[in-house]
Amino acid sequence: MHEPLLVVRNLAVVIGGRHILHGVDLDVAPGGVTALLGRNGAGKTTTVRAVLGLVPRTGSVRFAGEETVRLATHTLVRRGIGYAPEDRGVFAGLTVAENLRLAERPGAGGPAYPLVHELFPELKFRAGQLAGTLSGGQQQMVAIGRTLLNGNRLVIADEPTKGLAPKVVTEVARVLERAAQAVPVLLVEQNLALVRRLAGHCVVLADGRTAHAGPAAELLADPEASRRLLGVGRHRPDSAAPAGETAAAGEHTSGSRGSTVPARSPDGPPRAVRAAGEAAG
Ligand SMILES: Nc1ncnc2c1ncn2[C@@H]1O[C@H](COP(=O)(O)OP(=O)(O)OP(=O)(O)O)[C@@H](O)[C@H]1O
Repeated sequence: MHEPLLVVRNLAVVIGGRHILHGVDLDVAPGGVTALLGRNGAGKTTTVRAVLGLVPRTGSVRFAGEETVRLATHTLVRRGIGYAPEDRGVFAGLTVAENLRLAERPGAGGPAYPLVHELFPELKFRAGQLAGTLSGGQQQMVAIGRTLLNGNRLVIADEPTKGLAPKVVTEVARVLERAAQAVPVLLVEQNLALVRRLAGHCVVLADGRTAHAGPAAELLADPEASRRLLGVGRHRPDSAAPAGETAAAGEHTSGSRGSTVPARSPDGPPRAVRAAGEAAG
């Protein structure tokens, strides 16, 4: 791999006295898709939120050669990181066009609407539609489209296919594939068929630590390692199958195997901070 775009070392997060991350190391390649994998509760979303400064963190986060671990989220975002959060962070009461307009940042050479509309023609047709009336896949397009508006140098997408029907997963996969040709993507994903199709490298977390890093194809071709690290019961080497088809067969990372990390507190903050989703667009 060339010099990584994002280099995370010994990232630790403590929330309410609970150690959520204990030392995550993560390199994001300067091109294509890097996948962040792990069972439920392994710490993937917390890692992404820590990189973005949305939770208190220690360690080192170097982005494009600059140490950013002490930077506020808005400053970091202006350095060129787009974020599509797990809950999509779309404003239901605003139109598609208004959602996109909110994400515009001045001084980035103007918003890249031609790119966004080329990748997602539907967002152009549906410009006047309230985002709350869009399907899950269409809302995901708004979330990803927003990250591509401002010439960002890195896009972080947190489980963009979660809860989507297999056909829509295939659509989102195509979109991510094309987006990754324009900008490097850090993809949090449990759909391993999608990972096999899109990702060059992967990093696997377990219990708040990095458990593995290397070429995604290598890990997914190793049934024993896939089972141990991802809890995949069986391995289907049908890499040529469209992501949606294999996704329909249920090739997903399994749940946690009794993590020592305590469960999220019911009164904890919401997973995605809406304002940050907006700011990070
Ligand atoms: N604000 C919080 N307060 C307390 N515990 C939290 C908080 N956020 C996350 N956790 C806990 O930290 C652990 C890691 O959560 P995280 O959401 O990062 O995992 P994940 O790998 O993204 O999981 P999933 O795949 O299920 O989305 C979990 O045990 C979770 O309950």
